[in-house]
Amino acid sequence: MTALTPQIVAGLPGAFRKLSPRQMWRNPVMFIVEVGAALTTAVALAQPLLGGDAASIAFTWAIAAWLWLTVVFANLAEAVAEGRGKAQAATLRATRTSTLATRVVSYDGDSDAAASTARTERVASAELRLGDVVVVAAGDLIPGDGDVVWGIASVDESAITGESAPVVRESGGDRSAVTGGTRVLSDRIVVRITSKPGETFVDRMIRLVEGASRQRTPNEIALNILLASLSIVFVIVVLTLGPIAGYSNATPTLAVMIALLVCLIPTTIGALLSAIGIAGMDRLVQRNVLAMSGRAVEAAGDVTTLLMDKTGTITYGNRRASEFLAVDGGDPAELGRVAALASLSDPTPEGKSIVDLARERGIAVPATVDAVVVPFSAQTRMSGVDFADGTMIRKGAGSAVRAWVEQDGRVASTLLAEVEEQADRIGGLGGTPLVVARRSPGAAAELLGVVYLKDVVKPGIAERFAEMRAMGIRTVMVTGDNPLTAAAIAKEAGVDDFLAEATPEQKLELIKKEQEGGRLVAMTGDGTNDAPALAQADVGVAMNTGTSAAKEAGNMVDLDSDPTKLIDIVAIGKQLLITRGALTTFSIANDVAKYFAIIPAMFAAVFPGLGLLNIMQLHSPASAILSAVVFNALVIVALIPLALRGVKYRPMPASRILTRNILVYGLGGVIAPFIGIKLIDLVVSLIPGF
Ligand SMILES: Nc1ncnc2c1ncn2[C@@H]1O[C@H](COP(=O)(O)OP(=O)(O)OP(=O)(O)O)[C@@H](O)[C@H]1O
Ligand SMILES: [K+]
Ligand SMILES: [Mg+2]
Repeated sequence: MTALTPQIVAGLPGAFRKLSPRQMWRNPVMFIVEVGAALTTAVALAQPLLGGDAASIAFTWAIAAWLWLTVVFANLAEAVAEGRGKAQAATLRATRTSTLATRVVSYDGDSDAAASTARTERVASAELRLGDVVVVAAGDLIPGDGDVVWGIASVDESAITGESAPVVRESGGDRSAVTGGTRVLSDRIVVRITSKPGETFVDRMIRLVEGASRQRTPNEIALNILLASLSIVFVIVVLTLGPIAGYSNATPTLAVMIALLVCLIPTTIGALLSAIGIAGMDRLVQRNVLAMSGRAVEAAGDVTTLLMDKTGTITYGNRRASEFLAVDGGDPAELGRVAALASLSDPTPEGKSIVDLARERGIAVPATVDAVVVPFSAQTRMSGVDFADGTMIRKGAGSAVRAWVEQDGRVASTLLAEVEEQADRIGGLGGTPLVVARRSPGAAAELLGVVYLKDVVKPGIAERFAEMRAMGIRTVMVTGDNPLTAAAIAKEAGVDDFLAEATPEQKLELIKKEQEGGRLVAMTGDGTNDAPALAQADVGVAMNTGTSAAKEAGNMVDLDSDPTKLIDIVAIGKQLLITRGALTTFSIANDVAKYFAIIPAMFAAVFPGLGLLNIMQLHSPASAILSAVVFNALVIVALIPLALRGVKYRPMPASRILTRNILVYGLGGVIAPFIGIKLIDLVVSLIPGF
């Protein structure tokens, strides 16, 4: 509570500003309270003119004051929740400072030479348009969001991620996206701008943490409608109480009827609902996750299946060539030379690492190759070059290259078996085998051997998957890699299931299949070919290191690019749903209890039979009513910390959480008013006139 005090003080002006009926209207329950407060104030003002006695005027003013406070407290909860993002927004704004960009006027090719001779001009970063190409050198701020189209650089992204260690951004692979406002530390890159001015990642982040772009989720809207309907029922109940009591010449005053109504409608949850949602988003931001929609946060709480990429998600993702394994008694150096030739124009990390390994081994590799490049694609799972003389080289997944050489029909089956054996051995170790083959005109297709690509499973990942299992979430690894490699990594990482040799279409199909029957699916990924799946998933978490396409397609971005963050995301989603459920239970239980607490006190004089129910022995009807209104208002303040912090979540089955919360918040909600109102009544009874 003490830590909250400055935030509450800071939120007060906002709480009063929110009193404007134009804003209150969005929250039907609190709007009813505000109308009630206004009516009671009018009555209090009119009473002296109508000859009311001093005691009843004081009573009406007291009710009016506490009704206004009830509304202010509700607004305060929202203002405090919103205020938490403001400081972060200010930090982010600082990164948006305008900088000069070096825009390329004419740029042809993607070579080093082209990049250094390109004609450029200096423009303000705000003038950059979608598709512009800029050169960013060491020490420069990156002027806008984009994809690296040439070069490699280390980048300081601490302005956005808060992480001080520089990260590597390079063209070609899945680590090509750069964010405006971050700084290049070394080298030089050419970047194609992918965002419109005013719609950059940082702009979106600012709107998000400020809560400006927050839209109410379907669940929230549904709950609001339910609460509004309940309130209308109580309006009718209270209106009918008047005539009933009227028979006995004890018609309650308007102030009493309004007080009763406010006590009975679900003001607690009505006041805190929006703050709970904002606080949930905020908790994600604190964990360096940006949720682009509140709906995604809620969905995270109900996720039953998690699909993950292998490379870059479960493993570190820089698959590097570590060995050239020639077959048929061939020379590993020749295999290395051919593999490197096929990789000279392959911008993927895998391709670059093959050239690096060949050079490391002292194999002569030319600087460029004069051939038609066949780029890698996730569909073909191969890449290579076609020379003018008809010679073709391919490297790629075993099944793909095998199909390619078999078009020729003259490959010895013993050789196929030998390659397969090597590939299986590598796969068994969790590595990725790349098979290298050549076809020359007039000669039989040759299988040269296998390149061993090594990748490392991120440490601690198995423990986190075990945690997910405890939460009831099934983990499935999807990879373009072969089944043996997939099985080895799946075992090491401890996932529940895996899909190997998956094309982007199959990833999408798998998600759709999992979603049948209303199951919610989360997916984490980083690559451009993950984009359709990220878009289809209910929760699509893109890694910040990934491509712009992936970040656009998902509905969350993890700034730390840590796929196991999904555990936190799910926990925060669950916590949001549990908190909302718990406070709704508490609110309604509370209102029911108030009914029994104050109705007998109010009508005991009129219907002596009700005296039996007057177990609380409240001081007087006036004191009972005022105490109930005061309690109703104070309960909101008392629960603000819980709404912001969230109900504690421990991984356990949903049914147990439900029973536990109904017990704690339902029973607690029933008991609290009896104690609270009694205590307040003791204080109120000391005031003369009550
Ligand atoms: N540069 C490349 N050239 C040729 N073949 C490649 C290249 N990179 C990968 N491959 C082959 O294509 C297969 C699929 O690779 P890809 O990177 O598309 O997998 P993915 O679908 O992204 O799966 P993952 O979940 O492992 O990231 C790899 O297993 C490998 O055999
Ligand atoms: K209430
Ligand atoms: Mg991939």
